[in-house]
Amino acid sequence: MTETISSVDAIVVGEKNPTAATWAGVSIIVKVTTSRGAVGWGEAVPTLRVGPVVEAIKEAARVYVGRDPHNVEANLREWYKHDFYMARSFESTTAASAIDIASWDLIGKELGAPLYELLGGRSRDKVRVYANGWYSDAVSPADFAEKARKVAAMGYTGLKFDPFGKYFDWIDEKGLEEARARVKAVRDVVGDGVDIMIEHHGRFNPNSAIAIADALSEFNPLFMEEPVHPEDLDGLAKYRSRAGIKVALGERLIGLKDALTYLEGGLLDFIQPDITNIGGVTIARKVVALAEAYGVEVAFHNAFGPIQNAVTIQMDAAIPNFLIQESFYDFWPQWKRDLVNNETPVVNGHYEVPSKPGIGVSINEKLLEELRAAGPEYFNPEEPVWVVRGTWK
Ligand SMILES: O=C(O)C(=O)C[C@H](O)[C@H](O)CO
Ligand SMILES: [Mg+2]
Repeated sequence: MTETISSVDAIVVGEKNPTAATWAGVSIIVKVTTSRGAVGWGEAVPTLRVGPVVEAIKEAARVYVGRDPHNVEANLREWYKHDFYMARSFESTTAASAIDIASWDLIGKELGAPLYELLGGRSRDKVRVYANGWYSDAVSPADFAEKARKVAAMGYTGLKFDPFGKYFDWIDEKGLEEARARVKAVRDVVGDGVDIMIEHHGRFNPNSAIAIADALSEFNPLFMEEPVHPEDLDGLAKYRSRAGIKVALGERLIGLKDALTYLEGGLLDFIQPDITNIGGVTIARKVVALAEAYGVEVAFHNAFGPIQNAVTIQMDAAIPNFLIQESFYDFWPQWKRDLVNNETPVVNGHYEVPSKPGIGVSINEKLLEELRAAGPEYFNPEEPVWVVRGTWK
């Protein structure tokens, strides 16, 4: 009797105090159960869309339930066929991504193999990470420097941060000087042996992004992330022709064709797909191969919860064109680490690659139930949810 998916549950978990997290105060965990009673775990994107994503997971489940979880390619194609209104719906694609991740978890567990073994084996035993989420409430250069010093002392050899305060669309001389002072303060305190990455959150017009590149290039960032608005491909091409500094982007890509657009256009130096919205492991591995063909390194986006983090580490272990891995791990609220029994700690700036079957971690289901949260993510009209808390000043 063929094993089939019998249920897909979207479980929203989060803070009782929604402002406690520096970012992403809730997680959307997806539990896939099969006709054999086996369970696989996935995760979907929570930012700004908890309600619609939960509903999208229910819609996607209507395709997946009854199908064999092993057939990840056929199942994703079947979802694409039914999704109709293009697979460019973010909600629908993150829903399918989460179920896909859980399917790969199931396959790994059934075979007794960690995912990296299904993806080509170990290319590395440890995964170098960079810290994000470490600079909550930092405003002055001294604030950034003090926090950066502590993060470097923890062993991190890469720090990403957004030094742009409340600026959006354009930045003036005052804003450039404020950003420059913050970046200088971090560079001075961490020295040249630690990589710094500048997060723009895709919020500037090309002229401002170019002015920022001119102001910050002396500090030798490893990359400038999302320098211009994500729809502005022409503006990105203009930035690429004028800024002469490496670009990383990809967290908002949905589907393989999105990635191809940026790769064949030479619009980035490093690609940052997010497994929870690019199309799960099934599509992420194709994006990695495409990037490899273009000589582009991969630095997966990884900004939400512990299931996303775990499956990302499994892919990092296997891929040939790995650059560096984003991690909020030490700056999460404790419950996110506890959900996976703290099985993926950052040790001296690296993740050790877990070798447990599937996504490599076990889930604390009792805590999952205790953390069930209802309703939308915390919304602060004075500060966009996508910034690290307390920095929109
Ligand atoms: O992690 C990233 O690169 C993101 O852009 C996601 C978040 O918006 C951010 O960094 C946290 O503020
Ligand atoms: Mg980003």
